[in-house]
Amino acid sequence: MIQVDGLKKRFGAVQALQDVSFSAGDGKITGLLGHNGAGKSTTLRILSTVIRANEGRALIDGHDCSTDPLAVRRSLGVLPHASGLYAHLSGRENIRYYGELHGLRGAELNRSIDRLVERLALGAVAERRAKGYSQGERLKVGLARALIHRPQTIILDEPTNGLDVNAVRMLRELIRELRDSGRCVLFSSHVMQEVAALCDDIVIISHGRVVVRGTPAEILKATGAPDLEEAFVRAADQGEVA
Ligand SMILES: Nc1ncnc2c1ncn2[C@@H]1O[C@H](COP(=O)(O)OP(=O)(O)OP(=O)(O)O)[C@@H](O)[C@H]1O
Repeated sequence: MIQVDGLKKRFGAVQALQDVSFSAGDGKITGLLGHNGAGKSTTLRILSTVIRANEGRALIDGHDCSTDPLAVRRSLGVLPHASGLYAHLSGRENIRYYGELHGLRGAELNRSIDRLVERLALGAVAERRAKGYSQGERLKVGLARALIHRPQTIILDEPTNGLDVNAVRMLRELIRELRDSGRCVLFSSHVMQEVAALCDDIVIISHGRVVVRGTPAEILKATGAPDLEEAFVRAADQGEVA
């Protein structure tokens, strides 16, 4: 579970987050939606303990991102914006390295790697160096790496960017599987259709503020829009006015 309350973040002259509050529950897929520059990646980087907020509080499964980052990292699997794979290591070695960082060893680690290589249909790709991977291959190995320690909460930063339709389908299936096993999944996107196709809850962020949040039905009601795309446009405009 993710609980975010009053996050503010400034980079020099840029106030990237002005006021971000929302929660994302277990057994749910939550979409963080916003235009380019709205503050999605900044929010996810604070949750991933890569950067610290100037104000406000973020909790992952009850652990505070700023005071207890190690506990947060144990609970959390992250697929960052750029895959961050080590180019000179094979897919399997990349996954193994992260498993070891999480304290997995021996037969348990080997079983976990085999399970993910099979689930993600990585096949021979797992044995190749990451250098030269296609977008889809990078995504799969990145996902395996994020899931190696069976995290309760999973964060994906714009995971479908640049993927073909088969890779998007595979990703959606996996995200639903994670939700159905009781995990909390938060993913960001700037495409409303994508969020609408998958999410139980939606948080719309504009100019560093949460402008609307709720189920798709609640968002339609709150914005008075006929469909979710129009709801997104209206909500984002509202943020611009604010
Ligand atoms: N390290 C940084 N230094 C300066 N400004 C930054 C930094 N990181 C983010 N920003 C600024 O903060 C604002 C929010 O950026 P952020 O990357 O969170 O947006 P986003 O919603 O993820 O956008 P996109 O969809 O384009 O990835 C932008 O104006 C961005 O230029």
